[in-house]
Amino acid sequence: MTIDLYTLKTLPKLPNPFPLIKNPLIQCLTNTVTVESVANALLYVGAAPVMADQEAEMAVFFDQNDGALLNIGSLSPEKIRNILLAARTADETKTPFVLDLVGVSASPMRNELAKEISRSKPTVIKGNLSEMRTFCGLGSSGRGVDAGEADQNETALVELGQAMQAWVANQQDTCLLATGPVDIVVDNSGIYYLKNGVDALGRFTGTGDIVGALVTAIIASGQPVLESVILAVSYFNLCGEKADVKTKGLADFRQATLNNLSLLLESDDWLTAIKGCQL
Ligand SMILES: Nc1ncnc2c1ncn2[C@@H]1O[C@H](COP(=O)(O)OP(=O)(O)OP(=O)(O)O)[C@@H](O)[C@H]1O
Ligand SMILES: Cc1ncsc1CCO
Ligand SMILES: [Mg+2]
Repeated sequence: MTIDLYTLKTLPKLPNPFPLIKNPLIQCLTNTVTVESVANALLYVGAAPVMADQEAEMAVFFDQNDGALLNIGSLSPEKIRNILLAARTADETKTPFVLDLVGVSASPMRNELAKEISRSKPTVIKGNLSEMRTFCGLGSSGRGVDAGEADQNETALVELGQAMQAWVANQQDTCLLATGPVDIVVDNSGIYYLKNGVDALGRFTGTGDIVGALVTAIIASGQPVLESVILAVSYFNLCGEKADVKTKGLADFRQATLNNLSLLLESDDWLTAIKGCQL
C-alpha cells in the first residue's frame, strides 16, 4: 500500500479553530530546554500558558486550567512524581491532557513512565515517529530525542499506522499522533496521514514540544480531539512552510516560523493548504 494523497480518501472539511474560544489556560509540566518557546507559542495563538508543576500547587492549578501538557523531556525524581500526580489529577477532574513521549526511544525508563502515565487516559499521546514506534512496541532507530531515518520510509510509516491502530483498539478514548516528514494521527475512527511542513522543522529544537502545546490549546478551547490534532500539526507546519520561502539560516527560519504562529491565523486561507489523507 502506498500513502498517496490522490488515491486515498481526502480529509474531512475542517473548521478554523482560531481565534481560540475563551483564551484557554494551559498548565504545562514541560522540559527545561524549550519551556520559553512553548510558553510563547501558546501566547502567539491566543492561549494562556502557566508553567506550574509543584505537588503543593497541583490542585489549585487544575481548578483553573482548561487543559494540561505533560512533556517528559527533562526529568528528576521529583518531576516524575509531579508528572504522575498531574496525570492522575487530570483523569480525576476530567481535564483534557496531552502526553509528549520525549526520549522514550533512548531510555527504557522514560518508556515505562509513559506507559504508567497512559493509564490515566491521556486525551492525546504524541511523539516523533521513532518515539511512537517504541511506545507501540516496534523497533526504533531513534537517538536521543531525535527520530531515526529508518523509521521514516513508507513501509515503516504503514507499519507504524497499523501498530498505532492496534494500540488505540485497547484504549479507545486516546488519540495518537506521530510526527515527522509525514505525520500519522490515529483514533478510533481511523488512520490519517498529514503531509505539510518542511525539512528545516526537524532542525531546530522544540518543534515537537510546540506541536504538543498547540494540540492541547485547541482541544482546551473546546474543539473535538481528532480535529484539534490535525489542525494543530497542519497549522504549525504551514507556519514553517511560509517561513521557509523567505529565510536561509536556521535561527532566522525558527524566528519566522514562530512569528507566523500569530500571523497565519488572521485569515482562513491556511485551511485550504492542509495536505493529508485518510485510510
Ligand atoms: N522533514 C520534515 N518535513 C516536514 N515536516 C516536518 C519534518 N520534520 C519535522 N516536521 C514537522 O515538525 C514538527 C515537529 O516534528 P518532529 O517529529 O521533528 O518533532 P520532535 O522530534 O518531537 O521535535 P523536538 O524534539 O525538537 O521537539 C511536526 O509538526 C512535523 O510534522
Ligand atoms: C533537546 C532536548 N533534550 C531533552 S528535551 C529536549 C527538547 C526537545 O524535546
Ligand atoms: Mg519531541
